[in-house]
Amino acid sequence: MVYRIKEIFYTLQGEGVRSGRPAVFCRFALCNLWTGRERDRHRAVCQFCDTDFVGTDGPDGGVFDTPDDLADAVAARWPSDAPGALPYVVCTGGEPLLQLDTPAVSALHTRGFEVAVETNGTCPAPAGLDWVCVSPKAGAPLRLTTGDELKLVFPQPGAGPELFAGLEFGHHLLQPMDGPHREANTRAALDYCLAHPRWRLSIQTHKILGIR
Ligand SMILES: C[S@@+](CC[C@H](N)C(=O)[O-])C[C@H]1O[C@@H](n2cnc3c(N)ncnc32)[C@H](O)[C@@H]1O
Ligand SMILES: Nc1nc2[nH]cc(C(=O)O)c2c(=O)[nH]1
Ligand code: SF4
Ligand SMILES: [Mg+2]
Repeated sequence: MVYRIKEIFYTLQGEGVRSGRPAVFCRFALCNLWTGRERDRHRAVCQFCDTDFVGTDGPDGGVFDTPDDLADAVAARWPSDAPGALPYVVCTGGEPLLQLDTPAVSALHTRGFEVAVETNGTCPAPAGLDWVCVSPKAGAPLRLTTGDELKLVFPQPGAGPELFAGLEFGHHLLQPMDGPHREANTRAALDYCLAHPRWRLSIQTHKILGIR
């Protein structure tokens, strides 16, 4: 398996219940719900994506020929002198589960990493993941119906929270849809959480902080 990676960078997890935790982000190129090209956005299954995942030209991106090559590139971004910290990698994209396989997860584990994924939930997950965040998309089949957190972008016509409230996840979160209506979406999401307290709010804190 060859791994096509847009970029690898070290930052704080900005979203979800692990928000604030230092992590290496490994952004996989390619998604099954959008080509990533602006001219295709209007006919994509997922039309609100806030991310450039096209190509392998970002910082520390590239085509990695083996699981060890990929894991070495991730490990190189973790601070070298970090006593007491468990190395943490968040595999995102694009859709990471199009490419992330058991050998890659094992190679990351061998280097001491706890391995998280951010996924749209349409693909099966390799064994051994330590944290699975599923973010369902309207119009896309949901195959991962359990996990650590379900982080629903809100609002999405055809993918209301009531469809997912009963699924077995450790946490249920609403994340306001960024874009031209971010403020109204944030108000609507927080009102929904107040009225339905099994949901909590996930704010994209990295955008407020001005970090990646
Ligand atoms: C860019 S996606 C990559 C991972 C995977 N393809 C997915 O959709 O979960 C990372 C996270 O950003 C969220 N996201 C994407 N566009 C967003 C937007 N406009 N507003 C809020 N969250 C967004 C996704 O739902 C997902 O939780
Ligand atoms: N800081 C930071 N946190 C994030 N959490 C999920 C992200 C993603 O794009 O998957 C993301 C991201 O791109 N940056
Ligand atoms: S599924 Fe994820 S990566 Fe793909 S277009 Fe939607 S938000 Fe972006
Ligand atoms: Mg992002």
